[in-house]
Amino acid sequence: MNNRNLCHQRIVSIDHVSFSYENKTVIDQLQFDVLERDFVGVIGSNGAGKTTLLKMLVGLLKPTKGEIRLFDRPLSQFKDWERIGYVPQKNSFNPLFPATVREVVLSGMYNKKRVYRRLTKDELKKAEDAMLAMRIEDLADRRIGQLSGGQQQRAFLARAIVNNPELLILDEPTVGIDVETQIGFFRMIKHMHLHHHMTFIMVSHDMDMIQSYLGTEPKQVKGGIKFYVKHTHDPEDCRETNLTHSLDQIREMIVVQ
Ligand SMILES: Nc1ncnc2c1ncn2[C@@H]1O[C@H](COP(=O)(O)OP(=O)(O)OP(=O)(O)O)[C@@H](O)[C@H]1O
Repeated sequence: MNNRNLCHQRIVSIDHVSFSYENKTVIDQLQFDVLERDFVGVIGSNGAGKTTLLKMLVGLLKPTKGEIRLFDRPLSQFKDWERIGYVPQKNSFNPLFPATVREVVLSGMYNKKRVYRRLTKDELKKAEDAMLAMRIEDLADRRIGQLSGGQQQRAFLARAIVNNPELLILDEPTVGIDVETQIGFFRMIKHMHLHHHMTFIMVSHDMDMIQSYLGTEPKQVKGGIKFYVKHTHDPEDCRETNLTHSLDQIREMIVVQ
């Protein structure tokens, strides 16, 4: 089968999108496409609208104007949320939330349609696999609020990858994490990008990391937001890789202190 065309599928299409909170326009006529296997680094000053943009991409906010398409469907008709993993900004998480790590990871299985359905054996296994990949299997029964910042971050990442998503959307994933853990984290997501063929959209304030992986020239600048992009894959090699087949490799990328 010739998969060549699959390599360059447009998986996010942002078409003249604007967003205003009441009368304050935060995003104005943004036009941007994300191709399969892009790594998009989103950089900008505080208040530039980065989180607002990600919230629109995952359907939490509706554009005031323009259209967003996910996997070639208008967002309003998009249902395949398991194809997308989202890790929101850490400070949006309430540390008193009484869930265990396993429950947090399992919650990634519930989709918007069927919130309280029973999970299958296969789904429970996927959650265990995601925890293994993130090296948090020993923390499975601990309350999420009792974990360190780096451990919480890995739990939320496990939640985001539990469905083996094609697109991972990360909002400042390394805020409040020590430098060594940050380095391990970036090594891991680069590995997922390069070897698991995932597409990433990541908001970060870490200019060094963004520029060292994505280059020093933004592909696009819009308002206060800069988009750095690395479209990395070999056009000859468009195989899909099942994340769960090589979890151990991801696991190896994580250094646990
Ligand atoms: N719910 C809201 N109601 C009104 N204004 C808001 C709301 N959420 C965000 N804003 C404003 O919209 C602007 C963009 O906010 P947003 O959180 O998207 O910025 P950001 O680029 O992610 O910033 P940061 O780097 O600080 O996370 C800011 O000026 C913010 O104050």
